[in-house]
Amino acid sequence: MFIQPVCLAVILVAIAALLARYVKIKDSYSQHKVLPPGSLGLPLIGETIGFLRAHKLDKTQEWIYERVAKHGPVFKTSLLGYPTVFLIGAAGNRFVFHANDGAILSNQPTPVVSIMGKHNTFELNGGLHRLMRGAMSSFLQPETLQKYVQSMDSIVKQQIEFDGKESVKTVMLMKRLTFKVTCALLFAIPPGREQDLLFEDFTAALKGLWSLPFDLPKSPFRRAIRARERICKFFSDLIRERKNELLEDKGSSKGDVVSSFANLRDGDGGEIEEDVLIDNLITLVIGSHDTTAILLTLLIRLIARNEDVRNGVIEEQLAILKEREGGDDENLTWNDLQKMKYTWRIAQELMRQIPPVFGNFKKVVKDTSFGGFDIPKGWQVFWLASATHMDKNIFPDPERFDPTRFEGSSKSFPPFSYIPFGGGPHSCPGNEFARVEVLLIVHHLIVNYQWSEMVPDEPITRDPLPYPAMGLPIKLHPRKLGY
Ligand code: HEM
Repeated sequence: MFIQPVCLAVILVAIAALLARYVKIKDSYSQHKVLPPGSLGLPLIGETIGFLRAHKLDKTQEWIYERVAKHGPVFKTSLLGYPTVFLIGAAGNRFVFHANDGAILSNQPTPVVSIMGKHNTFELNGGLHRLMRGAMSSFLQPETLQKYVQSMDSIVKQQIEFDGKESVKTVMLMKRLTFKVTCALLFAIPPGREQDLLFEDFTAALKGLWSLPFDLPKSPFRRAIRARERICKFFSDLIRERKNELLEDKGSSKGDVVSSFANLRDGDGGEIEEDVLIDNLITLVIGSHDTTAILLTLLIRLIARNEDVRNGVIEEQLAILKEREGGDDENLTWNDLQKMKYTWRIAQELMRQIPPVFGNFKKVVKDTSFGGFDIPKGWQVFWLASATHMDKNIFPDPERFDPTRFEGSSKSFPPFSYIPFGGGPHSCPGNEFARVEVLLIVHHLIVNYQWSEMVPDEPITRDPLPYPAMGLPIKLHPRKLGY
């Protein structure tokens, strides 16, 4: 098959641009005295292929520790076209999250920026970041969440009825469920065809986030870009609708995130550009549903596999059912959730061993240094959750699954050593939302079903998030715990 001339031209232009950048970055090395040890690998490609292959096979930890053994905890490599420094350990995490002189900023790979938009929350800094994050956070903090619990509970109950199905694919189920919760609670988008189409578009967009950024026919990247176009149109219409409602003063509109964004003003009282609003709505959808769906999937796998965990969760949820007996509340309450301490400790220990977000790139925008090594402007740094999560000096016997580690507060660990929700100004604002959602879903699942894995020893693949490779099909056996 011949490559079409247009495609060839696109590839050649992309290679030329990468080469020019490589030469520029390479030139900058000579001005720096003490670069971190390590190999930059092949020109342009660096060590990208080996790193991505290891990631897909869930062997990134091994890939990294091979280099730590050779070079020490601060080493250089080259990934996705940029020299990249790995900083292993709590001090490295702190440095990346809190570079006080503004030397390190967020840096999403090209396809992520193309699909989530250049104003997505991760890419924003300073005043605009504070403004958009503040608007989101007001919906995600415990005071607000307490008001959501009952409606979130109703959505979850409806969604896990499964229409008599004997088996389900957990990954898809959890993605749909968390998407529906986000749509209903944060965006006031009711269930129906519009929500289903939006889910399909977000699924296509997510597939493109870590694809090669070549806009070629039928490529995941092109599909994702087309999906983004439809999502943008959808949100643009929704913002206009909410603005009109606000103008007509229809009871302060829906009181959802979109209305709040539509009403947002900058320091001078000016409206925020629509592009900025849309990119941040997209970040909120992607940030809220995929990560939580992974945590839920892995919890369901763990409960199926580990009898002690299963019994512990059942015991706790039974006790809650008993206490609720004869009460007036049809739905679970904020108070009930505070009693699910064991169930949340299981989730915390799971995120220690398999953090849904493994780590992330950040860009170096000013020459800086760490641990005696220079890190030049134009390079990337990578923060890594698992390096401290699996450090035996912080978590003794790290391979052992032991939820009692979280019996105190997770604040009892050294700062920046337990970081499933990141750290610093871009840390996750949705951690409490995730906790509430996870506890409600686990409660209703375990009260209404027993389940077992259909594929024994199904491996984890990272794409880049860690999912069971075949979507975790499970057999469902209905029951009514405690009734
Ligand atoms: C188990 C579930 C979740 C995990 C493990 C998780 C993890 C993370 C991590 C590690 C970051 C920081 C990324 C970085 O610095 O590169 C982050 C950021 C973010 N998360 Fe979450 N998240 C979860 C759930 C949620 C939920 C439920 C929401 C919203 C309802 C949410 C919204 C966001 C947003 C908007 C950001 C960007 C914050 C910023 O740039 O200021 N996340 N999340």
